[in-house]
Amino acid sequence: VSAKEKKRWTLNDFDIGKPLGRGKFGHVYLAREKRSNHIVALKVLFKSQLQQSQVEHQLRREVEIQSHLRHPNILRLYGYFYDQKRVYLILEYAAKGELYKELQKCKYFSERRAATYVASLARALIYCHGKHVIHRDIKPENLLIGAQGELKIADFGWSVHTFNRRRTMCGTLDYLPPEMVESVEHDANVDIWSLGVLCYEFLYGVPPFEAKEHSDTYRRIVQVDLKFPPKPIVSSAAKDLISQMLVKDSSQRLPLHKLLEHPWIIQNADPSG
Ligand SMILES: Nc1ncnc(NCCc2cnc(NC(=O)Nc3cccc(C(F)(F)F)c3)s2)c1Br
Repeated sequence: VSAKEKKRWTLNDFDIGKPLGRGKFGHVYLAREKRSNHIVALKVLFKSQLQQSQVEHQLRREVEIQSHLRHPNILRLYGYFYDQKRVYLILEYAAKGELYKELQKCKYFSERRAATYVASLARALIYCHGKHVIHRDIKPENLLIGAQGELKIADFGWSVHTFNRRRTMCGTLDYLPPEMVESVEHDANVDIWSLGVLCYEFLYGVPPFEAKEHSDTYRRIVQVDLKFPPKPIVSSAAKDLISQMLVKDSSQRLPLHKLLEHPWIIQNADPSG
């Protein structure tokens, strides 16, 4: 569906198909736009829930930010519409589904698959940061897989245009860098930290600072209590990259363009992404 901003979409423009997934705020369905036969994903959100959680402004910001982003590793948000009780997001359909399910199934990824995903995420984040957009919520649940196996960052519900925005903590702490956990100023380097957490989880199947209690995860993050388990066996190049990203001082984290030149990425990432 071409994003003709003026076009007023309604539910009647779509044939609704199977449910694709269930998010916190609503369900996602496969759908086909009747005139073009274009396949999309339709996320249905209940206005009552959005009002209850006071996130309408975040949703508006997501739609605004996403309308300017065009990148092969960023899931398109073509537009939205609403009726009496619901808001509908018209999204690009990711044919191979949710990455977190794939990670649960495989337990952990090979170094080649992990490096290919990390490189494509780094390219997408370089693009976002170039437009002063920080995602701030990079985690497996927000990653989808396209028809050719390529990774797509989705759900910019937490992204911001400007820097140092406060945010209410919700969902898992695992991916938050120290500066966000300590709610101090933060900048685009927060996404580098989260990408480092993600790289660790791709290779070991669990995030690096996971703990039973919230308070323990909090302490492990702010102390950067980074340990590499003996199993599965992971190359020292991969550990070196992760150690350069999970650095407390955000200005000392490996810049994303340097990440793309790191030996582990050069040796393992599939150039096509
Ligand atoms: N196979 C698939 N192919 C395509 N999509 C799929 N699932 C949907 C992925 C999403 C993309 N973008 C999203 N955005 C939001 O959910 N935004 C959102 C929602 C509630 C509140 C808020 C806010 F108000 F808090 F910001 C923001 S969900 C699947 Br499964």
